[in-house]
Amino acid sequence: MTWEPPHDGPLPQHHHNCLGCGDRNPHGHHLQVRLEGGALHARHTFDERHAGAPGITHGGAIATVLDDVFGFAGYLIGQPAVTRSLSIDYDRPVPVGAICDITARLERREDRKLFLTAEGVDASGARLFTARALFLVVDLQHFHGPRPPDSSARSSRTLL
Ligand SMILES: CCCCCCCC/C=C\CCCCCCCC(=O)SCCNC(=O)CCNC(=O)[C@H](O)C(C)(C)COP(=O)(O)OP(=O)(O)OC[C@H]1O[C@@H](n2cnc3c(N)ncnc32)[C@H](O)[C@@H]1OP(=O)(O)O
Repeated sequence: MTWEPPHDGPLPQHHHNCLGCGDRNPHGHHLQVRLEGGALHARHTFDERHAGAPGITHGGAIATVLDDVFGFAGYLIGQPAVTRSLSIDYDRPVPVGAICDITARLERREDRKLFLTAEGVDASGARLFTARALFLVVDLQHFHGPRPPDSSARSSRTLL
């Protein structure tokens, strides 16, 4: 079966409980990621739960969101891929409550290796952070490791 790259528009969440994009994770970011012209886009507003210093978004929360947006690269190639390496430059503080537009791109693929870049800007277009990631394509068996006894965290309607 050949993989048809998706058209521009919203992409499916990874799974319902995903910390980045799952719609049923009460602690999640509920990201909605779109494909636009070959790039992955997410508009996100961090809130008080994501603060580090007062009023400023925690760098770890930003890393979570970036990791998850990068994780949508799987939809570009029709194969799941996981983070091997993630590197972030934090250019400016990200205020809690401010709109943040994130764009990620698959720069190149070498066999299993996906080299990705991303940028986050504020509503005025000022750069907030940039990131690079190496994702590695895995087969579905990768996700069939040990599971908690409560399998309700898994969905019967998504890939994983
Ligand atoms: C049918 C349609 C399908 C569409 C589906 C799309 C959606 C699917 C839904 C959902 C899935 C995605 C969900 C994303 C969620 C957000 C992202 C996350 O949170 S992911 C979780 C965090 N990450 C992990 O848990 C990984 C933990 N690590 C591992 O499991 C392994 O380390 C793994 C699999 C990543 C790699 O292990 P190895 O043993 O296979 O590979 P090695 O040997 O380490 O490296 C392979 C190659 O990469 C190079 N490499 C490694 N590190 C490098 C680096 N830092 N820089 C450059 N190259 C590096 C190596 O030198 C090697 O290269 P050489 O093949 O020899 O050419």
